[in-house]
Amino acid sequence: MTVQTVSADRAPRAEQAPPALVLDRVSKHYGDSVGASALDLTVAPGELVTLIGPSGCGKSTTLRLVAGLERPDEGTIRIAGEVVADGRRFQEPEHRRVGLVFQDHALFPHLTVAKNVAFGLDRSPRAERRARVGEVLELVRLSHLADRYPHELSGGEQQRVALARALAPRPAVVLLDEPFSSLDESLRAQVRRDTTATLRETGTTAVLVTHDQTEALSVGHRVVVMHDGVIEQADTPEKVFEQPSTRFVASFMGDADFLPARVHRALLTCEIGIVSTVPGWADSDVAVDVVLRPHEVALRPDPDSPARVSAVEYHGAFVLHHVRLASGRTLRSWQPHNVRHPVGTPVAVTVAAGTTPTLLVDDRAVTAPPRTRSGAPVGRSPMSDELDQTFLR
Ligand SMILES: Nc1ncnc2c1ncn2[C@@H]1O[C@H](COP(=O)(O)OP(=O)(O)OP(=O)(O)O)[C@@H](O)[C@H]1O
Repeated sequence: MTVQTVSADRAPRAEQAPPALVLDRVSKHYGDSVGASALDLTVAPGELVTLIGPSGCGKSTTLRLVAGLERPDEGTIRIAGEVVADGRRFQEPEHRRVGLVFQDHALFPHLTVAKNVAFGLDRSPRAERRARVGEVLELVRLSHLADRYPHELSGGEQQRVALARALAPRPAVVLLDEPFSSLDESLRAQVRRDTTATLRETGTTAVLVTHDQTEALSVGHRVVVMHDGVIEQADTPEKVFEQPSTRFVASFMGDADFLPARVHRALLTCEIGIVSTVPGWADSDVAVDVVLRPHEVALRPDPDSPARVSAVEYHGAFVLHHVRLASGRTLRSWQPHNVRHPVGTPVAVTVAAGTTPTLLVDDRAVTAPPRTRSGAPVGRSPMSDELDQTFLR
């Protein structure tokens, strides 16, 4: 199996061409429900963006706005440099250079594979149409099934036909709405790899909606995390996971625990002791919450520790340990599959060397010490006094 990783460095660059897609302060409300609120997003040509968030956060609304299936209340949408929706203009979906791939594939049951793929090409001359159908079917490795009907195909093959149909008219952007969720687990990974490989190979710009955090992180050049109709963070997968911009992103994208902590003279301290140094915070004294992910938390049995293992979950390659601290708060820690500390074991809890944890003030990540207008440190909380008594006397 080839594992494909993508980093920001490898995201495509196309300085000359206009962005493939621009959302500029785009909003859509349905009565009291917020579908999208002042969305700002620019997608570069060839970029693959994943859109993720909890149910009802506005992912489908965003795709529908781009496709022209909804009209924005406010804001401007541009596709390949052309305004397709603003306060005055509204281009109908069939005139937008957008390809759509849905969860249920939405193939025409009475048309063969080749005719399904040709569907969006009806304005091209016949010979050209036939050549293009052949080309995209080859791209998705389905040339040998051109004369079959959708019901004669597997789920994965149907998904590839849907992708070929979306790509055939050379759209500026392909929108994929949970394209793999109807496939069973074993097929999903393969179809996902094939689809992203095809999108990359053809330099196609794509926005892919998913519910799956791992999928969002592993296939996108960029991940857009939505919550309540707003974009909470749009960043490389590494940044979204390692430097979440809000408490919501930290907890939604992977497992995260939060402990009240304090940065005092550049030392980050919390209930488990000194976590790390915080360069640049030498003259601050600030109450924060520290975000700790289970892979950053180290454990070792220690009969003198007040912390106890409270639950153990076997996940195969790794074992998740839940640890109850003296305060009653819980941290989780991934351990290798051969390490299992039974429930009740007293354990010393530390943070793995090299960890640079995210610090939150008022649920937003901070990288510099917050200050009042007069320059005084801010954010002291009752927890700071508790920590003073415990660690900093
Ligand atoms: N046609 C509609 N009429 C009224 N409210 C709507 C309509 N479409 C969406 N909404 C509301 O807008 C909000 C965003 O919905 P949307 O379908 O975009 O979310 P989503 O993130 O795609 O959710 P899911 O992951 O469950 O598909 C929700 O509160 C939803 O109830």
